[in-house]
Amino acid sequence: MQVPVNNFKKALSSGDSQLGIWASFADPYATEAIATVGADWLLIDGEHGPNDVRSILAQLQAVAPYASHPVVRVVDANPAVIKQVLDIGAQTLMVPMIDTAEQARAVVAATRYPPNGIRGVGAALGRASRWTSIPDYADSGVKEICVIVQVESVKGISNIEEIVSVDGVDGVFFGPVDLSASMDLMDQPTHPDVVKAIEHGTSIARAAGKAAGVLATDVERAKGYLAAGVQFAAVGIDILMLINSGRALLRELRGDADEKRTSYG
Ligand SMILES: O=C(O)C(=O)C[C@H](O)[C@@H](O)CO
Repeated sequence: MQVPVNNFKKALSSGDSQLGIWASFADPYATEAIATVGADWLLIDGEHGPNDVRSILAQLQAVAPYASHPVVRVVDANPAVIKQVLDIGAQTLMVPMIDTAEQARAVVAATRYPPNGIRGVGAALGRASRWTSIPDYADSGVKEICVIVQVESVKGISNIEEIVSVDGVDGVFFGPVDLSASMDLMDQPTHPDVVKAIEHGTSIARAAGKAAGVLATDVERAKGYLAAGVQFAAVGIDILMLINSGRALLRELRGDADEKRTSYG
């Protein structure tokens, strides 16, 4: 058996755009439903979604038959968590809150076996190697791993050139919600200064030959970012799509007020 080709990584390295949907329910049934929508990728959110290794595993298994590529956002850069998530067969990782090249290098090292990194060797016991059915996993499997670091602070933006030049970082994903907070613009992820910082980061990433991604749930904002060189955009969050359409329905039928709510880009 051969390691599955990481079509998301392939698309990013060939410059193709990839649209994604955020899966926040931490539930395989909901995430499988999202996988049928036709997005190029979906995000299994282990940072803000109530996920653990088992729930991430169940979602990876649920979406395996579909073309939508699962990106797993881990809770943080802890190498022990990265090891577990890789061992259950995640191929693309998104790691939040990366502010420096040193942190980015540590993330890459956690995804590589010695002597190139520090990942513990145990995939034979895991889904990653399909329990040894992929005999050369240590070599071919690692080649299919895609490392996305999240830059979402003023510090991260100021270090963007060094971060994107780290070998093994395939792409950078800008988090407008956290970045707006870091810029003292809480709840204003589409503020012009936030957009400007993300477009600046995008041009630096692309110039370094790395992919740039962003969360943009407003359609016009998403189009703006794609026109500015963003390659992979998350354009919808499942839980927000559900509650927003529920609220819109009640507004229409009952005339409920359209209250101002937190925006998520
Ligand atoms: O800062 C951001 O934007 C993100 O990282 C995405 C958020 O975490 C997402 O969960 C929406 O709030």
